[in-house]
Amino acid sequence: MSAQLSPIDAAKSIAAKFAVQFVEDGMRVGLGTGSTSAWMIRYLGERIKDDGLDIVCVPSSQRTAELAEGAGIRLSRLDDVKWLDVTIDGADEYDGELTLIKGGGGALLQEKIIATASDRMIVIADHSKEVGHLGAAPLPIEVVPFGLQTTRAMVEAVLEGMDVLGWEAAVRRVDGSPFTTDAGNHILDLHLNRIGDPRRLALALNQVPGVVENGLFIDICDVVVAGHGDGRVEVTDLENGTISEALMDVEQASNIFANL
Ligand SMILES: O=C[C@H](O)[C@H](O)[C@H](O)COP(=O)(O)O
Repeated sequence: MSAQLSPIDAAKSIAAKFAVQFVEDGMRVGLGTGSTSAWMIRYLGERIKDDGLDIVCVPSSQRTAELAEGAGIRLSRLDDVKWLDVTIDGADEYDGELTLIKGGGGALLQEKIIATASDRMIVIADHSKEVGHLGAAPLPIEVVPFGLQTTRAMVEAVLEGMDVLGWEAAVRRVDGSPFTTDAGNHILDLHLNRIGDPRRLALALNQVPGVVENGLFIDICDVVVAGHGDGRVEVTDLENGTISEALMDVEQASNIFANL
């Protein structure tokens, strides 16, 4: 008997499996970070091994680089490939315009760079990440270590003038110490509850000295592949203006899980 995936993990797995079908020979591919991206990396590795798929990939984090190397994926640096055909990545939330909150895993800076330097960004997620209004999930922002608490106070002052329902900026900590990103910075998690105007907020946050980047991805994502625990995937494609549905094999995802 195969090990059972939870419905959420099955949803992530089938979204990832569906999305790797978009990757073609010769492509330069950006690899996201997080648990859904980890599935995508496994499936890309399979396509390379089984179908001889010939691609070069740019990882968005050290963690992703290690996973990709383990999956037999050829890696390069963004400055060497210069531009990417597609980036596939997860998200913490997405709305109807495919505006995203990202950075739950702390990789938002490199993720935003590679997604922006791509012809196409495809988000893979379990369907629970879809929201009417962004902001139930904390919005991460990356800040430099110098003057961390002063930057935090300046960010909270900016939040007071914004269309949000919460104003707390909390330093993300691991074992009591500030979490450090791959770029050597820290993360502030903004607890906003509801973001009325993501565009205005993103611009205002990036004006604060010490803020390197925010986790709002606006006009960057082109396609969302959302998985459901029962095997359905919903594909929202902004370029074509279409929403389509497909059925994937959840049992197969569970078998892969059992063999990990
Ligand atoms: O920094 C991390 C990323 O933005 C992730 O893509 C995001 O947090 C979603 O992660 P997961 O796929 O684990 O839900």
